[in-house]
Amino acid sequence: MSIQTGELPLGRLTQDGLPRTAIRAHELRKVYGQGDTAVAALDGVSVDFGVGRFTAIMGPSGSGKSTLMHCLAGLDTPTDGQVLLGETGLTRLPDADLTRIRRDRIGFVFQSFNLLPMLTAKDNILLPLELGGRKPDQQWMSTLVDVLGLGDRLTHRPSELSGGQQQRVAVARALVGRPEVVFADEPTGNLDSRSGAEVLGFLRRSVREFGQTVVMVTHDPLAAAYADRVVMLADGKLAGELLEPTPETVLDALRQLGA
Ligand SMILES: Nc1ncnc2c1ncn2[C@@H]1O[C@H](COP(=O)(O)OP(=O)(O)OP(=O)(O)O)[C@@H](O)[C@H]1O
Repeated sequence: MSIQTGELPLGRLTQDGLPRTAIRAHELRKVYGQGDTAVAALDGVSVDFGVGRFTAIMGPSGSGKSTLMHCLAGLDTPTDGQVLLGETGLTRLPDADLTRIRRDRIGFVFQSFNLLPMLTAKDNILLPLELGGRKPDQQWMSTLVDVLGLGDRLTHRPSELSGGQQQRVAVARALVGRPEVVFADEPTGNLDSRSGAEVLGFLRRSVREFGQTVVMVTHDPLAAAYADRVVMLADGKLAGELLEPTPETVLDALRQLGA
């Protein structure tokens, strides 16, 4: 069954029929430390993430996945290079502007849910909009609540919800403002396989049916196989990509990188 949501937030193609880019990294470098102890966590990474696409970032431990995601999301500042969110360059913006962009134009789903314990599920979902002084689109909110099966949980606090339910609240919070990009950082890392599959299935559905752009960091080939594309990192550099990945092709690619 497909859900009627009106217009997609952004078309996938430009007027010229080219794929649109939601967010782009250009020659990103991030060096931690100095002198002999300096580590290049990112060593010249250029990569585009298309509008309405679900991309997974994978690679061996220490390959730079979290650093790349943090730089893309304006949570960390690269040493060199640029990040463009739509037309907006993030790398030289003052902190206050970055905070606003993270709140209004980016959604986040974290491994540890990051819900506020004193707020109900509903208030957690609406918090980013409230902080930004924006009114929720009631129809979109009820679609999300329906699809995520949260209808009878909205008045509960996080401590009264299972891990899977908490993560579904976090997904609703990330999507309710129709952000340009949702970043998911190991979103199934704290979930059992059934709840994890539900969350991944919903992220994929948000891309296919609602035109959402999702970028997810994961270690799990099963999780990565929900994406349209897998971008591989090794030693802070791009090390290839897979389109229409399956758990087997992802596992093979990781083995070739020595993960
Ligand atoms: N704050 C920091 N200070 C110093 N070095 C850091 C810091 N953060 C990351 N690094 C180093 O940068 C490199 C990339 O780290 P990053 O966390 O981005 O990798 P990752 O692929 O996400 O790893 P994992 O899969 O283990 O989470 C590693 O060598 C790491 O030790």
